[in-house]
Amino acid sequence: MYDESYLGGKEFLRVLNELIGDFDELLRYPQFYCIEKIKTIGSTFMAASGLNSKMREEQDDPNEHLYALMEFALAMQDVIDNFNRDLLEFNLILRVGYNFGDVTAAVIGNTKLYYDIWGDAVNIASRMDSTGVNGRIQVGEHCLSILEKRYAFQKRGSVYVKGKDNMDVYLLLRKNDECSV
Ligand SMILES: Nc1ncnc2c1ncn2[C@@H]1O[C@H](COP(=O)(O)OP(=O)(O)OP(=O)(O)O)[C@@H](O)[C@H]1O
Repeated sequence: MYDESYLGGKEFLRVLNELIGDFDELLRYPQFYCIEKIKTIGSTFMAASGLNSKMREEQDDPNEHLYALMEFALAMQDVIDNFNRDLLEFNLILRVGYNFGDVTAAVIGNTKLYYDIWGDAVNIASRMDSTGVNGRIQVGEHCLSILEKRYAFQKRGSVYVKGKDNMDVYLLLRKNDECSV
């Protein structure tokens, strides 16, 4: 990207803040109501979808929140593309790790409350990101059973995931034709 310590880190913070602000804005769109921003970790934006079981029950398709999360990742990519187009000196790169599964969600702490999510599914999502490919969205094989209905993937191979040994992983190629508008 560029030097994070330039101008004592101020410039990095300004750009990151603008970018995260744009990602936050996306969450106001009705199609992303099921998505929660959990937190930012360094320059990582962590979001989860379908945490509200009542909202999930009201969906036409029980997996709609999983598709919404993939759409959110694609919308984030558009934000990055626009950013790079508008500010020619930048060439920001987004790397996305995607996963789904059961999570434990809770507010933790007594006086300093903090909402977070935990579980194997969260760890794997994090690993899909950390072992991922710049500019691409990486998912584990088990995600295909649901996502392939709307998206096409290319097999990347197998990556070592701590606690899981090797996992077969796939990179998003495109949306399936019948779903593209
Ligand atoms: N709620 C969360 N918020 C932020 N990061 C998370 C969360 N849950 C899991 N992770 C991240 O997912 C990754 C995988 O977790 P895992 O339990 O497999 O390994 P770990 O022993 O914590 O690994 P590490 O050596 O990377 O700290 C970790 O880097 C962890 O920080």
